Amino acid sequence: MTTFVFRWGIISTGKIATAFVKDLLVDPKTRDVHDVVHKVVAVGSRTTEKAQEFINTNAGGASSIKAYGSYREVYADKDVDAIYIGTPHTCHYLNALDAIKAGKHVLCEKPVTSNGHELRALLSAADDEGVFFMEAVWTRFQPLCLEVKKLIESGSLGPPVVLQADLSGNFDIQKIPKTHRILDPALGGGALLDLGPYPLVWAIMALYEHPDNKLSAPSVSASMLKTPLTGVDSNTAFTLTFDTAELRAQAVLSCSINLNSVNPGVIIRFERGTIKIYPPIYCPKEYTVEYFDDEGSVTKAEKRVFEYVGGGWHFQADEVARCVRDGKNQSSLWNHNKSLLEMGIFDEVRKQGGYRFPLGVERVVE
Ligand SMILES: NC(=O)C1=CN([C@@H]2O[C@H](COP(=O)(O)OP(=O)(O)OC[C@H]3O[C@@H](n4cnc5c(N)ncnc54)[C@H](OP(=O)(O)O)[C@@H]3O)[C@@H](O)[C@H]2O)C=CC1
Ligand SMILES: O=C1OC[C@@H](O)[C@H](O)[C@H]1O
Repeated sequence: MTTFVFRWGIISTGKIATAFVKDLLVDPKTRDVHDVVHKVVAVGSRTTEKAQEFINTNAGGASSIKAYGSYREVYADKDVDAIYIGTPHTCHYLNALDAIKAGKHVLCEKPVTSNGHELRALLSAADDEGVFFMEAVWTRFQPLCLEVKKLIESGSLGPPVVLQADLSGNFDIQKIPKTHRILDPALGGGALLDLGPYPLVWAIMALYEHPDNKLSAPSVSASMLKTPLTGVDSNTAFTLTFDTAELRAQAVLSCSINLNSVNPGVIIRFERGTIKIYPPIYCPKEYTVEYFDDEGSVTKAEKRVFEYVGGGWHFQADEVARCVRDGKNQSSLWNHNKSLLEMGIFDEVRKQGGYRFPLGVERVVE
């Protein structure tokens, strides 16, 4: 088998860029992946020193990786195939646009943009340039998620009725600076944009993608509780109602930045059983499934545990490489329409919750 060598340029040097690069540098053969191999060839930061420090810390100072003191130099590097963007949410649009205009394929962290208008503009630019573009919804590519999807669609549990999912994280908001990305409205702070993608990805996988739903968009009902510290949402609850001829189901979703995660983090209730997924719901390793008899009593229960090499970000990286190798402009697992659905839902939740970003933060507004 020929191995496809895929060359990444990394934008930013924060927490998630570190985790992603660590996964890229794990030899794919140790994960039993033989068709693609990842190379990090450039790192861009707002200072060259930080870029070099990142390479020293995470890649043993490899001289094969160029350290740039700007993002633009990475976009311009002819040795780079794809750009990984790990900047705060509200930077994604401009970073991705610059990368796309330089003719690079893009994997951009979640949430892909600040709003749906920005995303539509990016997708149109990606289309014009003929490049691959994907939001880094890494959960959707993980083995547990793939197996749960098959289980749901096997029909053995009957139709889904209610999905409950929460992702919370205690960011110690009374103590961190108000300029921290989780608190700063100029960086898209708050629970919804940072944590909301995860409860939502489970709802999209289990309900939106359910064959009976025929890809119909749900209606949205939402409420936000904002912290007086900076006005961003500390707690958000949103319900999605799927009401079609063949699928009638609800997703009850929530996220908080001032609590630890609830356990189980995702519960999917069907007419004839229940699936429970245990935290962390962004890279879960364990789920249980219970099957009911006609009276609703549990007749069979199974626990499934997953193990893999690496942190779990490599699954999406492999997908990007394979899609580009195969000449695709998007992944079928997390395609452009699912990101559009996500951003449409988030826009609606913010509208109902009264959360407006400061003027100028959203780069495209209509
Ligand atoms: N998939 C996942 O598991 C996770 C995804 N994320 C997503 O990744 C993004 C970044 O999160 P995280 O890594 O935690 O954030 P960090 O604050 O740790 O890092 C963000 C990096 O972005 C760069 N940057 C560019 N402009 C700014 C700015 N105005 N303010 C601050 N930093 C800036 C900086 O790198 P430099 O100085 O080198 O340019 C900085 O180190 C978010 O969109 C978040 O939603 C976050 C955590 C986990
Ligand atoms: O994507 C994420 O997953 C883990 C969280 O801790 C982090 O804040 C978020 O950005």
